[in-house]
Amino acid sequence: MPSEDDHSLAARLAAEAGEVLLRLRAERGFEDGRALKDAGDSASHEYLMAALAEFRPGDAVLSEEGKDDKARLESDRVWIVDPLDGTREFSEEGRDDWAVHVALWEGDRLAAGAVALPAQGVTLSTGNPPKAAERSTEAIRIVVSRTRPPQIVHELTAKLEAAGHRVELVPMGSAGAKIAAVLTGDVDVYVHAGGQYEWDSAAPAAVALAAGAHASRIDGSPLVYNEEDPYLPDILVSHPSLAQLILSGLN
Ligand SMILES: Nc1ncnc2c1ncn2[C@@H]1O[C@H](COP(=O)(O)O)[C@@H](OP(=O)(O)O)[C@H]1O
Ligand SMILES: [Mg+2]
Repeated sequence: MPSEDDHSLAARLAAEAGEVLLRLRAERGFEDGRALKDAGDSASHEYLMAALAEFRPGDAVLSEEGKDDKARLESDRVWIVDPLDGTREFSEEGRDDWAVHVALWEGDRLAAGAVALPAQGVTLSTGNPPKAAERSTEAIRIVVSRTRPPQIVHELTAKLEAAGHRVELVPMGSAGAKIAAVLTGDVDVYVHAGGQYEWDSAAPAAVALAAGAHASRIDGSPLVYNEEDPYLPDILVSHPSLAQLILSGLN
């Protein structure tokens, strides 16, 4: 048995990769955004790959920044990592909506995961998931991509408003930062469609499920990872009390 369990390892590696990214931002500044993004993606990826090789040498890894080794399809334990989610926001001075994602898919389930939000000084993890926040009965706050809000959200908003609900759309970068905002109660719902990959959602979905939130595809079916094609284009994460309402609005 390894001395550090998978939950603790996920949280530690996400937080440590986050430190690498914070240092890089401080050292390089924001003048050359493209170079900062590339440096961030690769420094965090290298850090996580070395750490997983050291601490979980027998496990497979799927990383946004790595070559997709299909040997993962034969492995019972696959770490799914996004070394820098919200790369665009990472390169913009003052923004804190970017994240490091570390998840473990074991057999047929998300067994552990952590989302570090380095610029917010927070790491959420399955080892210590946040408690479901109380919801006020006011507006339904739906967090969406800053740059690619899906059309389906506008249709959902129209349906909810027609049913008498007040809806606020909150633009934010990074799937991890958006799902964290649902879990901390800053917003109520995250809906995305039209394109995403397994690494964008595995770690935040792991934490969301451990926290008792709703996390699924937008048709309500379960999120499944370690597929041959890691394209996983849509996701719904919501406060558990709103899941049925939102799913019926989406379908
Ligand atoms: N239509 C799309 N196709 C592919 N990836 C998408 C996408 N929309 C969002 N994503 C990815 O999902 C993450 C969150 O996006 P957003 O901030 O727009 O909500 C980003 O990850 P990366 O920053 O790791 O590339 C982004 O690239
Ligand atoms: Mg990403």
